[in-house]
Amino acid sequence: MMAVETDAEVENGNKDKVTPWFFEEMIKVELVEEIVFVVLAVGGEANVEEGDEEEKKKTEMPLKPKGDPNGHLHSFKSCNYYHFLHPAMEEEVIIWLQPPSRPTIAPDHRELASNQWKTTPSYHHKHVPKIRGSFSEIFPSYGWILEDLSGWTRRLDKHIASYDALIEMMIDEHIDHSNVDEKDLIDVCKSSLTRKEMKALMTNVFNGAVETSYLALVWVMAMLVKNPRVMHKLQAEIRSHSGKKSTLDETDTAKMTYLKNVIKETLRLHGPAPFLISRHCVEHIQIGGYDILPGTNVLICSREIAKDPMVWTENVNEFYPERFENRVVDQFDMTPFGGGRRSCPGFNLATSILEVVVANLFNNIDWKAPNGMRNEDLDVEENEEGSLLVAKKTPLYLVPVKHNSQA
Ligand code: HEM
Repeated sequence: MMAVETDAEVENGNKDKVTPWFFEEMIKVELVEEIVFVVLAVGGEANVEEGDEEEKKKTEMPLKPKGDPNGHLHSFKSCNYYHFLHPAMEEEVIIWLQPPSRPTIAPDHRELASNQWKTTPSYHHKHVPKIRGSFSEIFPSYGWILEDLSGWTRRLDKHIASYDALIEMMIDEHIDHSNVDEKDLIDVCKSSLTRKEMKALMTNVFNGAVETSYLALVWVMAMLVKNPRVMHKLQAEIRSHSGKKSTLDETDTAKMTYLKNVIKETLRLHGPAPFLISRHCVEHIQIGGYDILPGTNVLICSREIAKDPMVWTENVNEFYPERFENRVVDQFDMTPFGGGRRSCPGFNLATSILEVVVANLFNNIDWKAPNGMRNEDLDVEENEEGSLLVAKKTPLYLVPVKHNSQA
């Protein structure tokens, strides 16, 4: 393996030590993006062949650029990462995406992801601070012109302004909260953080918390109704612990092991974030025998890890919460909340909220599919469009029936 290069060395232009074809392409992309875009898009494979023989001997670079549609980031516009890349990942353990502004790979294997988190502490996010559109991703130097002309920047600014106004309003509402008994996150932070820091924190929490949590709840409910055996077993557990209580809290759910397994199984199959936030490689590392050079973005596919047949053995696609019984789940067996030092800080909060909400929703209510449909026929297809997060394709409509009442 080559000596490890630091990010600084690479950025300072000391590229002699690490300039196989891969890195050279990145430099070319910055200079003549449009031309290289075409070359990479139609003849990526040829670039591998044309690389410097000496450099090829030094590094193992099997990250084959693939033909359309595998790996063209500009095509993500109407398709989420997971559904776009899934077919390619069934064939390759590692795939190279092209032509983004920097080389990007997507390893899909548990071993690969865990190897990165365990052995490369300097492996971290180093992402573009400014939100960029797809044109900037493809043409880093000129993309902004197209984004301005197409109205993308104006629309983005408008959304950011209304988001900012919402957070400003929430902070303002907390200015005089001295008489409020129950303090929330803003109350707790306002004495120690500046307004700007509070806004940054709230933005982070909102971005990370809201959509992921509600998508997870929708998936749990949908999977339970579609699988009546699991739903009835769960309701039996919840009702055996609830006694006469009408509202359950964390002290009640702490004892509900099947409930915890139901939530884990839902996140394994339908974790709302099938790809983790991309990492930027700052050192030359090896993953699965492949050389990953500094400057490479790495997208880890959490969903593929959670369905790895080597780990989950048979029936990986079946909704079967019992698979978690008597099993110690290694932190890299499934990663719906990411991993390493940038994993989801809301993990504990999210799981406790899900447990309490699901326990209450299924304690007092029996849920049915609508319009006389059999529960088993409920559609649980994923939406393949639109976002990094994966929602249910169709809205979830269910009929609530009060427990013990006549349907
Ligand atoms: C079921 C609910 C949730 C799921 C599935 C989820 C999943 C994730 C994932 C996969 C990541 C990326 C981790 C990585 O790349 O290693 C992440 C990041 C993050 N999550 Fe969550 N999350 C959930 C709920 C929450 C909640 C409730 C909060 C806050 C209260 C939160 C706050 C964040 C923040 C701030 C980050 C960014 C961390 C960083 O960049 O260092 N999340 N989440």
